[in-house]
Amino acid sequence: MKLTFYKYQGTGNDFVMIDNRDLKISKNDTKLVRRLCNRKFGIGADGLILLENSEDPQDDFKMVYFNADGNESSMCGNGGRCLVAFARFLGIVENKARFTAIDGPHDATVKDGIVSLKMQDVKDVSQNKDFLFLDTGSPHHVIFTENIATKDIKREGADIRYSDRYKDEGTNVNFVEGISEDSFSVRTYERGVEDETLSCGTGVTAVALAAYSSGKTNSERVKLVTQGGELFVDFKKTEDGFSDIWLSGPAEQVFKGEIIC
Ligand SMILES: N[C@@H](CCC[C@H](N)C(=O)O)C(=O)O
Repeated sequence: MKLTFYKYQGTGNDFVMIDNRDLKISKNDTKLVRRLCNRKFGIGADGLILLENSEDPQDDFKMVYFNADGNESSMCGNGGRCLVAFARFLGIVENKARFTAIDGPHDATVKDGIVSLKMQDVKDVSQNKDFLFLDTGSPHHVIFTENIATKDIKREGADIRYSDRYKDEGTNVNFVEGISEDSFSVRTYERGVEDETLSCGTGVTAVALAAYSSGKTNSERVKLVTQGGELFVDFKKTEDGFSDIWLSGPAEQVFKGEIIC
């Protein structure tokens, strides 16, 4: 079978996108997803996203996300932003969208090439001596440190991801360095890619909330500088956590193709 696909990237976090409204791709085909994401034997991407019809009549579409290892995973922030750009390209939405992902419903807007995605509220931020841990749709271990430019993110990230603390479920790991009062540089090791990616949307969201929780910023708008570009996270601190969390940045179509599978 010949499969039409699109390739998108959001600050260098890259995804294969498939319009699966006709359900031609099975969610259980781990081998196929892994091959399509493989950079030598397939198209190459950090993850693959199926755009499907949603069961919820309030939605414009549904997001089904897989990591490059072929497994369906938790929420992908950059992937969600790219999917909104894809839905706009397909003519499903214009400048506003609502869709359901594995962690629930999301609103999104598009303006001047910037896709903003509303994330789920976050209640629990666990603060430990050397790190913070929180779930922004996906689990994130956040370490504020120095000299992140010279770190071996793959090795240091894998040590934490496979440590006894996270056991089989694993975690994503973010290494963060302050730039100014309201901006931070971030490098992320991603679970399911098992390597550093150029950017992680749920990761920078976690970093912004972790920075606020630990008093490293007083701003409810934080700029995050990733290896692949800049993202912004806006939020409101509430009595019991964070709400109105918006992740914003560019999301672009890179190419369209056909692959035999
Ligand atoms: N790149 C993503 C995160 C994708 C999920 C992650 N790899 C996991 O399995 O937890 C993002 O932009 O949020």
